[in-house]
Amino acid sequence: DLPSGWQKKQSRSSGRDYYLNIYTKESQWELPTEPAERNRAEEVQCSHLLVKHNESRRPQNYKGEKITRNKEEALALLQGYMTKIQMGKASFAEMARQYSDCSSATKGGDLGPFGRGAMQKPFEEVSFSLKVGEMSKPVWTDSGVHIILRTA
Ligand SMILES: N=C(N)NCCC[C@H](NC(=O)[C@@H]1CCC/C1=C/[C@H](COP(=O)(O)O)NC=O)C(N)=O
Repeated sequence: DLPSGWQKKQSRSSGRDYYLNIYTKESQWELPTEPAERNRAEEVQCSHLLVKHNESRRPQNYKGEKITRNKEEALALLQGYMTKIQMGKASFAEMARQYSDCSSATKGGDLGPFGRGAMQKPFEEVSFSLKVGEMSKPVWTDSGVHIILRTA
């Protein structure tokens, strides 16, 4: 069966089967394979940069400011941050500190070590599938949209 988070879909236009990851919303034609280093570790440590939107479960940031942006605007912002990090213009921690809507921003996004069951499922699944040092694609939870960096 498929690695966690992946679902088989049928293309409306061509009728061909394709695969959709319900956590990152990415889609692909080829059968998704389990990440080689699929992590069976009991605990991982991750940092994250969270951009909330007006449908977030708590639409305010840790400074108490109300979040009014919509999902589309939140994703566009997050993609901009990802690009800056990927181009080495700023570190993940600096960007999380400056832009994350989660209180972990004060710690450069660090959430500390956590095991399964601590975080919302989409966040947990992607966190446990990352290699140490790897950054995720955008991940959607009830909190908003995140990028995750596995640090241990
Ligand atoms: N164990 C640690 N370090 N803290 C407890 C985390 C509780 C956990 N939190 C989450 O799953 C969201 C998504 C991933 C990170 C996270 C952080 C949220 C995001 O902000 P919010 O939507 O809450 O306003 N802020 C704090 O909890 C949960 N089961 O709700």
